[in-house]
Amino acid sequence: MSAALWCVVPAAGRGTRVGGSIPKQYLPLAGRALILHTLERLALHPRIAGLMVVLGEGDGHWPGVAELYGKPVLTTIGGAERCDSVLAGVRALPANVSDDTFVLVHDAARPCVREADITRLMDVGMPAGGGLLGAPLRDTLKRANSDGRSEVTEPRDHRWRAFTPQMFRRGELSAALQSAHGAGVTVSDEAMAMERAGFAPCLVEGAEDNIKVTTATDFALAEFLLSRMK
Ligand SMILES: Nc1ccn([C@@H]2O[C@H](COP(=O)(O)OP(=O)(O)OP(=O)(O)O)[C@@H](O)[C@H]2O)c(=O)n1
Ligand SMILES: C[C@](O)(CO)[C@H](O)COP(=O)(O)O
Repeated sequence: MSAALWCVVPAAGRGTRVGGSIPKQYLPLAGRALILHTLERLALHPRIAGLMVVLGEGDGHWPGVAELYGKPVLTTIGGAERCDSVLAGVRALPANVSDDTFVLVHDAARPCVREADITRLMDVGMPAGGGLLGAPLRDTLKRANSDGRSEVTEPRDHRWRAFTPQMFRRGELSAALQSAHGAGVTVSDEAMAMERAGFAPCLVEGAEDNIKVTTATDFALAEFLLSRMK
């Protein structure tokens, strides 16, 4: 079995699209905070060494977890954008995580990720130099005009939805994120930074139930999905 990987978990968002009184990652899901479901799924993976959770400045909701299932859980402070938080997390990883070592990045807001998908990302993505979980678009794609009416049907072929985890070598990811930051480019995921740096991340198809809890209605769906995964 290959060496275990650290996972950076961006959890410094405000969850504005949920509209809750506290950041969505701390809102209850099936009886406990959303983030704890995500951290548990990651810590239970046999090839994940530890978690680096990236918190919001002054985040008083973090329950102070220091270890999960024998895996260390470290924390650092994130930034204004998700990419700033990811860069902070990658930089804060333990010194023994070399620049050539692959690291994972997985949203705290994605509690339904499957162990088998993480394993497949590792097995397929490492030989390819890095990659991400995703799924090909399966619906017709429309571009809306300012009136909310369908203006154009966009091409769907070769279009994928990007999920997390995304997995890259620590040094290459850090440099790509720093380069984008320096150029004033806000990348929406790690793969965008890597593409910008000239890499071609491997797309690894994963289950579409690896949803990102984004709006209030997503909580019920996530709860249903988790109940089916027990
Ligand atoms: N500055 C930020 C913004 C987001 N995130 C994290 O990135 C993940 C995906 O981001 P998203 O779903 O957009 O979360 P929020 O930014 O909190 O949501 P919103 O845009 O509705 O405020 C989440 O786990 C979120 O906590 C982060 O660590 N730092
Ligand atoms: C990284 C991501 O999960 C890929 O789909 C997504 O972009 C993060 O959510 P955000 O709303 O873009 O911050």
